[in-house]
Amino acid sequence: MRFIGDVPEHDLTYSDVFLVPSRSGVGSRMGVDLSPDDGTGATLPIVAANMNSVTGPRMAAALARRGALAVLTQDHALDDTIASIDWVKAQPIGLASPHVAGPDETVQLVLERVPAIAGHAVVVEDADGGFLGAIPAERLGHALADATVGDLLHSRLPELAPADAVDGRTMFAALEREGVEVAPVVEGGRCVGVASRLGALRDDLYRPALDGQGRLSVAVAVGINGDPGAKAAALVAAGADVIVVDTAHGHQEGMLRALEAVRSQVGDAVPVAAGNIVSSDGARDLVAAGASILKVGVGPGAMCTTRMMTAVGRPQFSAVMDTATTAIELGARVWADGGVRYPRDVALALAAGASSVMIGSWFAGTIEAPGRLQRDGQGRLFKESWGMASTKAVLGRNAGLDAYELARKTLFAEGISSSTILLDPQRPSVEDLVDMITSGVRSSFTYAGADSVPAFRERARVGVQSAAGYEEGKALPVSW
Ligand SMILES: NC(=O)C1=CN([C@@H]2O[C@H](COP(=O)(O)OP(=O)(O)OC[C@H]3O[C@@H](n4cnc5c(N)ncnc54)[C@H](OP(=O)(O)O)[C@@H]3O)[C@@H](O)[C@H]2O)C=CC1
Ligand SMILES: Nc1nc2c(ncn2[C@@H]2O[C@H](COP(=O)(O)O)[C@@H](O)[C@H]2O)c(=O)[nH]1
Ligand SMILES: [K+]
Repeated sequence: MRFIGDVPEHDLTYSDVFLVPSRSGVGSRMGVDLSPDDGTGATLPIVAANMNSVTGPRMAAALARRGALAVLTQDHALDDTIASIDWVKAQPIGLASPHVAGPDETVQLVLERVPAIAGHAVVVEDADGGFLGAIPAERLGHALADATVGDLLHSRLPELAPADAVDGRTMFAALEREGVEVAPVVEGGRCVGVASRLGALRDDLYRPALDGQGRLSVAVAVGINGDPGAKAAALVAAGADVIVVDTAHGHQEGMLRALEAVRSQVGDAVPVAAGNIVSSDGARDLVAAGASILKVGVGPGAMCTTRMMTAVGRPQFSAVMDTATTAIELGARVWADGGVRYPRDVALALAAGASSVMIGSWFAGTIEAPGRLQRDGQGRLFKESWGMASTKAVLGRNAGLDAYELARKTLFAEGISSSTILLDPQRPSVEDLVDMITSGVRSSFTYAGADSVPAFRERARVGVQSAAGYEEGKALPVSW
């Protein structure tokens, strides 16, 4: 990456900068390979953040199916996290994970998980996992709230066989033949996944992130306290594909000790990410202690109050640029963590040198995020989000402490405890957001004449703009 003018003397964030097109030999946006060069095996440069409101097993499976990663949080008990890894590893690759409901569940309850939007389905199973039928999600929108989903099975979706879903084109043709957008795939009396027309197109467009056994990949976070080495070893044994050692102040000696412990336990079996840091000194120390990926960003996160509470942090574009330069010299890579609100921010993070970009709050408002779907005063669907250093998260994480210690911990909260993230009715699924992000970023690459993440990092030309320049780039929803 280079600046088109003088290198600015002050630090910059995403809205301060823009990309200038340059001569390109990349003739099609489909000729771009978005795989990050971070050793994770992902094929998209997107990682869902280890936040309780963002990543659970369903988010992890949905993203890995398209080639991105998600990081399960450090806040759950080891057994629960291992159960989540097992769930991800058992999920289908070319089909969506079913939204399962019991026949006696009410429509109202199911609507907390699945919105009444076309392109999705509810699969009804008995207590033993036997398939009873499936209904299109939009059917929930005109059923009584206290009706049971079992009652709705009289107008059920047709079923497909595994042979109908061997590849995207076959699946699309089968759905067209049946005249539906979405259908369950059933084998031996059990639903093995859900086929959809959009899913069929995506199966041909994306390459899944898979482990050595051909199962979906998943990353898992550990904190720096307790016994992070033993925890990481147990998680890797359970199938975790990347370990993320995560704490607010990543450039502290507790982190260096934790990283050394993790590396001594897991060896080179998996990439180890660590953070958060924002300086090249931090990058050097964490790589020396065993990190192969650095998680970069202090304060840009949407749920984060660190900058206002402490003045600590650094504008994110410069933080990524500085740490990535050092990391790459040392053979490590950077994930740009936080502050991403538009596809342009992902492109700019990659231009600054990141291999992948971590997204939290934006993904909290999707079907796959763990929270309950709720409606606000205007009837809009939303999910709740909160910061991992908020009072809410601190209380949850430290529930075992005595009341005095707990009260003391909450004095140091550095995050928002409750925020509402709207579900975009046009893009309710994280896969819809991935489509939007990757189409923007593929286009950024061709404007720069780059067909890969390393080539884009090399070729990107960046200018600095005023607030008016940034404003000019926005679309106008109404006339002036
Ligand atoms: N990217 C960002 O800007 C930030 C992210 N977060 C996220 O919040 C989650 C919780 O992280 P964290 O609060 O580190 O919790 P952890 O449970 O990981 O504990 C952090 C440890 O570091 C010690 N510590 C020393 N200085 C600090 C400091 N300035 N801030 C926080 N801890 C410090 C704490 O001790 P003691 O409590 O006694 O001080 C504690 O032992 C993580 O997911 C983290 O990524 C949080 C803040 C900023
Ligand atoms: N200072 C805090 N930072 C937080 C908190 N919770 C999460 N985070 C960080 O934000 C990113 C995600 O950023 P987003 O803009 O995409 O939402 C996450 O990975 C953490 O690094 C918090 O409570 N305080
Ligand atoms: K912020």
